[in-house]
Amino acid sequence: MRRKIAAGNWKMNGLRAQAAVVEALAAEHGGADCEVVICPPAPLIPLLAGLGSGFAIGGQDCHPAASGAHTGDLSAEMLADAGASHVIVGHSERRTDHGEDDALVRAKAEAAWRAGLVAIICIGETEAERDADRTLPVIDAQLAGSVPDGATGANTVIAYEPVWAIGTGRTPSPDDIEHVHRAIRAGLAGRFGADPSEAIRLLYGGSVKPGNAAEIFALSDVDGGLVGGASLKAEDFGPIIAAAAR
Ligand SMILES: O=C[C@H](O)COP(=O)(O)O
Repeated sequence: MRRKIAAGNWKMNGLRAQAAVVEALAAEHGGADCEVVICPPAPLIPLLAGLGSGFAIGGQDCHPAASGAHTGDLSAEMLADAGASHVIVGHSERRTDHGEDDALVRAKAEAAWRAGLVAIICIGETEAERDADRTLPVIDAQLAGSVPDGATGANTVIAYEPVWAIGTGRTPSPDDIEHVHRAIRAGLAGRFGADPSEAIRLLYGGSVKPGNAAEIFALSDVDGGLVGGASLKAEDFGPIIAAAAR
């Protein structure tokens, strides 16, 4: 039985005062029967990790190298040292804004493992790819290219985020989400074996809200969500945590 995850990706939002959201969530949902992962902007990691909320804290990106002349970048080791246990890699905003390709995402996931972090590896098709009926081939190629050999349920979470659903208020139909998640699971099983692949949690991301989280999280092969905008407010993310804990 895979434990569900409610993961919040704050993206480039939040100053120190945003810690009050985590305190409010911990007060109401601290004992929820699911994993909660909060991925704030990196400067907030030590503050949030020090709250004693019981929630895991994650970074939003890392460099493949442990250290070196890479101005502005952060290594996985630095994130771990700051108090993170997880890191998102390959988010579509990184792939688009910073030209990250599958090979780089794979190297970042390996860096996360090297530092003892869980890699939350993001994949997902664009609207044009969906319209061209290429969702599954695109997903297969991203899985093959971005997920390193050695992925296990302990070191890897896969987040399926259709690019066209991120921040738009649009989501695929439940059938479509289930269809893609089944295909991801089958792809992982083909590569890593049935039992190991069963242990890898698959999150859905893209306009998850309090009103749709329970329905989405109940779908087969959906093990929770990677939530952007709705993770910024306790009144929105609280019900999403509750949906993951059902
Ligand atoms: O990482 C989170 C996703 O990009 C989803 O963002 P969203 O919930 O604002 O659509």
